[in-house]
Amino acid sequence: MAQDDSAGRSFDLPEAFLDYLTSTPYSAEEYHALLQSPEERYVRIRDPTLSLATIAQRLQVDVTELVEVSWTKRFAQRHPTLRVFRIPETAAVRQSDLYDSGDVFGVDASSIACVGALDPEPCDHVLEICCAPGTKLCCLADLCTVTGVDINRQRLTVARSQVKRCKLSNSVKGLWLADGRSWAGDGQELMSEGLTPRDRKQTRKRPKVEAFAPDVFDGVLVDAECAHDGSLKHIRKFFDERGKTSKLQSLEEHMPWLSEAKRTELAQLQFELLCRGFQLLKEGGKLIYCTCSFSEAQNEEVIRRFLVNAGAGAGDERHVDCAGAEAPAKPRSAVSPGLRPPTGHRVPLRPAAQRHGRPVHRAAAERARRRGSGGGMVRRTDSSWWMGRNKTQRERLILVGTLISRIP
Ligand SMILES: C[S@@+](CC[C@H](N)C(=O)[O-])C[C@H]1O[C@@H](n2cnc3c(N)ncnc32)[C@H](O)[C@@H]1O
Repeated sequence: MAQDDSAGRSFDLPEAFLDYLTSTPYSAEEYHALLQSPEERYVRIRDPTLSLATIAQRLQVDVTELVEVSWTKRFAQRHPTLRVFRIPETAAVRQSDLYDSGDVFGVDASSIACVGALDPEPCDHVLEICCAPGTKLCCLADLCTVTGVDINRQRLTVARSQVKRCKLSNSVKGLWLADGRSWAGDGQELMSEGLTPRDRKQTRKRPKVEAFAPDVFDGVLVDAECAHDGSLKHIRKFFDERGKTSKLQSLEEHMPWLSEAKRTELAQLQFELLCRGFQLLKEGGKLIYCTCSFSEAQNEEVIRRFLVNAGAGAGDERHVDCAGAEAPAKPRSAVSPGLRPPTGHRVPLRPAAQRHGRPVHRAAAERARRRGSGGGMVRRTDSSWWMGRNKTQRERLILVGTLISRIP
């Protein structure tokens, strides 16, 4: 089984972090217990034809040490490239030929839930905003055509390497170095950078991302920048063997969102990323918003604000008209054990002219009236999902996701 180097270790949480924790559902003791829980390692096996015995042999582990993650099986049933296994720390992933061929891919199990919930069709074109270093992008590229956007060149370069390692270049239309809050097919495109003449010839066969108006993608994944307190693996890295925060400075550097002022900025960034993602979504398309933070302010509150406000700006005809949206129903103390199926819950709409109690442009209201819908609508197929397991279980919560559909 996985080596358990976290269990029993103590973590001397710094003051700034303790203060941050007050914005999450976890007390210091509970979070500390999470950090102490056994470290887990997962891989996605992309080739569905590989047997357990072959995978075990190639990763140099005993076949009994290879455990398929039960709650991701539902996604793998529909998309066989999304099989996820828990593996022991000792597994020789990088030394394996499966790694070289791109058939094995280190993941957080919960990343699969975001992709599985988006559930693209092979003919879909999906946009991932905040796509680097490419874990979910590669999952998506196994299923459909993908375009990725990220603001960090170094991370985007890693994403490009992953795409190449997995031989997915033909499914990735572009990797754009740009600000996801305002991206419109502009910025620097990294997939076509440094191509050989032969590559370039092949690239020409792929349609370029055209300069486009909104409303182009069948699906959008907004994997927003966040405080990543849900990514325990990353947090643990900042403590030394004795659990001391000798790297306190670097923890704060690495988590610039600890202070309250920065948290407000972060929530605004997340809100804007979500709004832009929604603008780029086709009618009938699906959007997943997810983070690796436990904080409600970075999840439910961003969604709540989006549902109430997004698109209601002056002159924007693509209103999200859902003034009657319910607050996410899930109380944070009742983290769901595993994914709940979409409920098909439909957000009640108000007439466009009364939207948010503000006057709206007459022409927009008239268009909305003719469509009989109060403008563009959002159907929240599930108000707020806690993806993963409750915190007492092994595959525990890391990502929170919300599925939003744009319906005509
Ligand atoms: C949680 S990580 C994304 C992980 C990635 N989706 C994956 O599955 O590998 C968040 C990413 O957001 C990016 N980011 C932060 N601000 C951004 C912005 N304004 N526009 C686009 N990307 C941004 C960061 O560079 C970082 O790579």
